[in-house]
Amino acid sequence: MATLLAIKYSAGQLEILDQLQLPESCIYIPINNVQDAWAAIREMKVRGAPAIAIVGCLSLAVELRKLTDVESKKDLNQMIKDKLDYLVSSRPTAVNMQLAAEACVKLSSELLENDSVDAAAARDAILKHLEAMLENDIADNLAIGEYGAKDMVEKTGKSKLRVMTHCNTGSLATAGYGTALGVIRSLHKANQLDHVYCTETRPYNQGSRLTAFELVYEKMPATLICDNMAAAAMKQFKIDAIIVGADRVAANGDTANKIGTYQLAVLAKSHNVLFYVAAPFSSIDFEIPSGDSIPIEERPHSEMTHTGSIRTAAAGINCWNPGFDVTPSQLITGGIVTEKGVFRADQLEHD
Ligand SMILES: CSC[C@@H](O)[C@@H](O)C(=O)COP(=O)(O)O
Repeated sequence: MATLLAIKYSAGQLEILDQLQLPESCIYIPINNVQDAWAAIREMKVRGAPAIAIVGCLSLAVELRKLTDVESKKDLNQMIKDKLDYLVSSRPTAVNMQLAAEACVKLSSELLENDSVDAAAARDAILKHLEAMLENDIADNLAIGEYGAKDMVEKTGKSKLRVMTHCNTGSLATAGYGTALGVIRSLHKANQLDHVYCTETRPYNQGSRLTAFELVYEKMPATLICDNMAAAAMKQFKIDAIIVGADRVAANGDTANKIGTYQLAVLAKSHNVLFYVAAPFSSIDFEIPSGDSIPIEERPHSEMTHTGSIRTAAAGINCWNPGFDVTPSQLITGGIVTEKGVFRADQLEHD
C-alpha cells in the first residue's frame, strides 16, 4: 500500500515534506545540515516523535557524508556529541531524539575506545547506524500495526471496528506507515475497519490537516470531528476503541501525547471504550518513573488566537497553549502497542 513519504533520504541527500504547507501543497525541502534540521523541527515543518528523531539523525548523516577527511576519532566523537546535543534541544517533550542521540554517542564512544578502528572506519560505522533508522522505523511500525489490530479485534470481540484517533501518527509522523494510524491501516488492510473518526486536534490541527489528508489519500472510511465532539461521537457512533500515539512513555506507562489525549482517555473510561497507546520502544523513557517528570512544551499563543494570519480571538486575552498532556497509565485500558507486542503498563521492561 503506497503511503505518503514525510522523509526522503538517499546517500547523503535529505528532503522532508514541509508539513506546514499541507494539505494545500506537497512541497519537499532540502535539509543540508543539523541547523536546517533543528529549524525544521522547531518550526514543525517535520513533527511527530519518530520523524523528529529520524530527521535529526539523518541531518547528521548528511554532514558525515560530506566529511571526507576525518583526522581524529576524538574530534569526530566530540563533533557528534555537540551536534546531537544541539538537535535534542529543538523540542522538549518527545524523547525519541534524546534516546537516538544517546545510542549514537554510546556507539561513537565505543569506537573511540577501540584501537582497531581508525577515524574513517568510525565515521562509516556511525553513518551506517544513522542511515539504518529509516528502515528500522518502518519495520517497527508494521509490527505495531499487526499487533495492535490483532489485539483490538480480540479484546473487543468485533470483526469490524469503529476507531477514534487524535493528532497525526501516520506516515507523516514517522518514516512510513505510522504507529496508531498504522494500527488503523492494518485494520483497514484486513477489512476489519468499519470507520475511523479523527479529531481536528486544535490548535495546530494535525488531525484535520494531516491525518484527514492521509485518510483521504488512502481511501479509508473516515469522518473528521472537532475535539469538543468526542464524547458525543463516542456515544452516537458506538466507538469500539481509541488509539493514539506517544511522545514519551514513562517507566510506569504514563504517556505524554498531543494535548487533548488525556481528556479522550477520561471520556473513553466513561463510555467503556478501550483506550490504546501505540509507540515504538524508542518512545519509552525508562529513566523517568512517571509522567510527572515529562517536560511539556508551551507553544506560541498565536496558534490559538489566529487561524493562519487572521485573528480569531479577542486581542489582549491571556492564553495557555501546552502542546501535550499526560495520560495516567491506569486509563490506558487496551494497552501499549509496541513493535514487541501489546503490554499493560506494569509489563513494560527495558531491553
Ligand atoms: C507517531 S507520532 C506520536 C506523537 O508524536 C504524536 O501523537 C504527537 O503528539 C505529535 O505532536 P506534534 O506536536 O505534531 O509533533
